[in-house]
Amino acid sequence: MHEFRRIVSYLGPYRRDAIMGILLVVVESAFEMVIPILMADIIDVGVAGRDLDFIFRQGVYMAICALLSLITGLAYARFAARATYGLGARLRAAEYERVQDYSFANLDHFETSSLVTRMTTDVTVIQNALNAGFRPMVRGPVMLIIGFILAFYLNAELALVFVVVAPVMAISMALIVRRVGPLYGVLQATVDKLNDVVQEMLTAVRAVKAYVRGDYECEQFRRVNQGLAATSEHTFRFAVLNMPVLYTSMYTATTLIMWFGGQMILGGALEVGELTGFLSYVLQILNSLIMISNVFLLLTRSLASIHRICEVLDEPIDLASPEHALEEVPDGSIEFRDVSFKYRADARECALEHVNLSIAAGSTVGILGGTGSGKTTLVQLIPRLYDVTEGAVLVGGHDVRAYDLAALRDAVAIVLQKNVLFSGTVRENLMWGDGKAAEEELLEACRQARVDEFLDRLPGGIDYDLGQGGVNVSGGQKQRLCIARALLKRPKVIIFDDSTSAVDTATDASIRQNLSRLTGVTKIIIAQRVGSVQDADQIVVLDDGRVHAVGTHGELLATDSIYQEIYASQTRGGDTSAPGDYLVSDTFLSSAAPDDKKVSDTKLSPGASFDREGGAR
Ligand SMILES: Nc1ncnc2c1ncn2[C@@H]1O[C@H](COP(=O)(O)OP(=O)(O)OP(=O)(O)O)[C@@H](O)[C@H]1O
Repeated sequence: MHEFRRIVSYLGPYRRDAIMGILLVVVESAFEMVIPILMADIIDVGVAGRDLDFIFRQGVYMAICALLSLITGLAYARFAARATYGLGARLRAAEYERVQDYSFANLDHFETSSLVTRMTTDVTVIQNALNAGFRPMVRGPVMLIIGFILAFYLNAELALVFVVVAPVMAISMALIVRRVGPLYGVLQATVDKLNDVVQEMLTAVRAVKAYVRGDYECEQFRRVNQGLAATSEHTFRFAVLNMPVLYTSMYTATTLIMWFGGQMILGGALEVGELTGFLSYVLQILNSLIMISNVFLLLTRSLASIHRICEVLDEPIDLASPEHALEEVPDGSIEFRDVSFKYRADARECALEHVNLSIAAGSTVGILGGTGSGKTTLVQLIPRLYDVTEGAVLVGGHDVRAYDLAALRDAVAIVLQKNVLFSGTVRENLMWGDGKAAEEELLEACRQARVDEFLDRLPGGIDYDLGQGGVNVSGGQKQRLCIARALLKRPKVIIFDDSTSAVDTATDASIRQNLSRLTGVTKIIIAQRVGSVQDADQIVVLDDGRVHAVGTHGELLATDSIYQEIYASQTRGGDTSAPGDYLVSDTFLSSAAPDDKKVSDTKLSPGASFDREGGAR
């Protein structure tokens, strides 16, 4: 109930429409309920007394009541539609805005497909429930109360029939709702599963085709689809029981009233018109009970959706700007002070342990390490995508938690491992970096990230439509566009998380050469290829969440076993791109070159690779 009230609180400006809708249904029902009384009078007074004037007058009153009931009914429909669709729109917007405030840790709590379902299907379920249930929700109780009052007013003795029938009916209905309620929860979860499968398949449809997994996916779908059909059948088998219960009660009540009413007419205690009017109320009261039971079933179904939406809205945001936050990052210096980090408080292992690092403003730092060694985790702490579990990360001499989040993230640009472009043109995507960038600035960023190499080949150039998620460009082109976008932010720190992995080695080197000209910007490069980082001022080797070694290319080649193994594996065996790396890097690298030669002569295991468990192997 608390969650229901919470959802209703999102009506906002549509509250007025909802109230108007309720009032109009009350008025509509009241007009409708007066008609049987007028009818009873026509029969008992007008027809019995052959009073044509009276019949005509009552007829006009009946027509007015019917007309007013129709008009209020129509007006209600307009207000109710505005209120329910308005509420739906506001709920979607509230969820969407809330998700914008989520930290990466918050996002880890939800599947992307689940968030999509919660913003679409779940809102639609609530919207449909309210749309279909709004009128009966108000009309049912109103008609029930007025019906009872007028039935007692017409004939209190006959109305006693209700006193017997109504409780039997109410108890039966309560039992059905109690049984069906939890089943609706299960049904909603099954719908969710089906949505998840469909969404995942559609998102990854290219991979499904590439791996010829169509049959497997169809089987998956068939399984959840049949599960949904079975759950629906099970749920509705109980839900439809309300109809026999209601109709049995209705006909029992009608039969009893006809029987007792007939006896009373024969005994002269009741008029024919009174009985006709009374029977109308019987039908209206029983109809209102049908309405109320249906509304209960509808609302029970939407409770699961309400709960899921509240989960999104009430997810506590664990990252926020502090009060009196610093608005300016003075420079691009970075320091990790005894940093440990866990993705979840209850996780057994730390993703980073006791990391101490000092990076001077304007310097270039390479980060190497095996899969899962913590490279991405480390750099994500700099723009405060996650908060440290222990220790502190300092940027520009201040703890990142002291900055305004937007100011910090404007100063620290990160090109994520999973590059994402958005629907729209190249220009629109680039302007994410700087919404006010002039044409020349956009083109300069394109030159630095070597987007210029393919930009002219795109139809329309900078105004080429990239399609959803950048499907119209290659992986390497996408990476270069993401780099250009980050450069446009003119950050003080720029982080490349393996962001040139799909770029050929010559272009990679050319991009690095361009970046090396950016003065005053701290550059952090996570890479798999030694060639991508060997010109860095310092290289950090990570192993299993710990800093294994820090030094220049030359120092590490001389002293660090893991670095030697990676280097050897890439120059001798596995990585065919290595010769290109060294050719290009020799042209603009300084101190590393002599060491390169020295070490490439040393005997290191060919094809050595690097993994999380054992470092180099
Ligand atoms: N969102 C997450 N939730 C929980 N654990 C995570 C999450 N992201 C990463 N991890 C775990 O943290 C550890 C470090 O991961 P991280 O992505 O930092 O490694 P990495 O060195 O960047 O690997 P790669 O080279 O494959 O990108 C891994 O064990 C990984 O499984």
